[in-house]
Amino acid sequence: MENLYNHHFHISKRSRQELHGHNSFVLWFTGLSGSGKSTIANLVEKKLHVSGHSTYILDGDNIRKGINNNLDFTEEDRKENVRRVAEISKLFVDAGIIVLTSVISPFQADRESARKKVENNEFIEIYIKCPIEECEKRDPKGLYKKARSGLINGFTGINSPYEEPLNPELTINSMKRTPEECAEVIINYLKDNQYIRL
Ligand SMILES: Nc1ncnc2c1ncn2[C@@H]1O[C@H](COP(=O)(O)OS(=O)(=O)O)[C@@H](OP(=O)(O)O)[C@H]1O
Ligand SMILES: Nc1ncnc2c1ncn2[C@@H]1O[C@H](COP(=O)(O)OP(=O)(O)O)[C@@H](O)[C@H]1O
Repeated sequence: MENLYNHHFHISKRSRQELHGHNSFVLWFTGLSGSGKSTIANLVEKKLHVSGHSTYILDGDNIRKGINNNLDFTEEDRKENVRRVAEISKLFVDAGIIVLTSVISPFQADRESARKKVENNEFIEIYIKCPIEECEKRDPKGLYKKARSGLINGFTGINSPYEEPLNPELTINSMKRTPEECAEVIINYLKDNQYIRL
């Protein structure tokens, strides 16, 4: 960090937000594989997009094929994965864009660090809660089956930990609601807390 300077540019985050016509913030989805993070983030993004909001989804699977393609699923690599997703989120918020992250982000400390990278009201942690038995029943990518048969080492919830969020802004049980209803809970939260005007 020595010999590095902070450059200040003429166009601020506020002026970029004004150009987009809305606030920018992070919707941080966390939960087990198969809990519904991507499905729900996708629906929320659609609702925001059609109502004139600039959005972007950072999805674990996609990010791991690109910028994070040197990372595995060890604890250390998961931490680095989440750190980079948090740094990218911060850039998107600075660019005036609403970012939706869909990463398991299994460790409380890493989610807390992600939160601290942006301003107080710019981080909305959304825990998509779903019992592992249900995730395993859904198994949309067949990964639980592979993990049970020993083809994947250190699979979250089976032989790699998932720490439940301690104080998320929202906990949504995806077993008790349809994906559409889950997305609606999030949109209502954003409206009720003046993040968006619809
Ligand atoms: N070992 C292991 N454990 C968990 N998940 C695995 C694993 N190997 C591959 N996958 C697939 O990678 C997706 C999770 O990547 P993430 O970047 O979200 O994980 S993490 O936050 O770094 O823990 C995850 O996506 P989701 O199912 O959308 O959560 C899986 O498709
Ligand atoms: N209420 C719900 N919310 C989200 N997904 C649900 C819900 N009920 C059933 N599902 C199904 O569960 C699976 C969730 O997969 P996905 O969204 O990829 O989860 P994740 O991104 O957390 O791994 C999908 O097949 C989806 O259709």
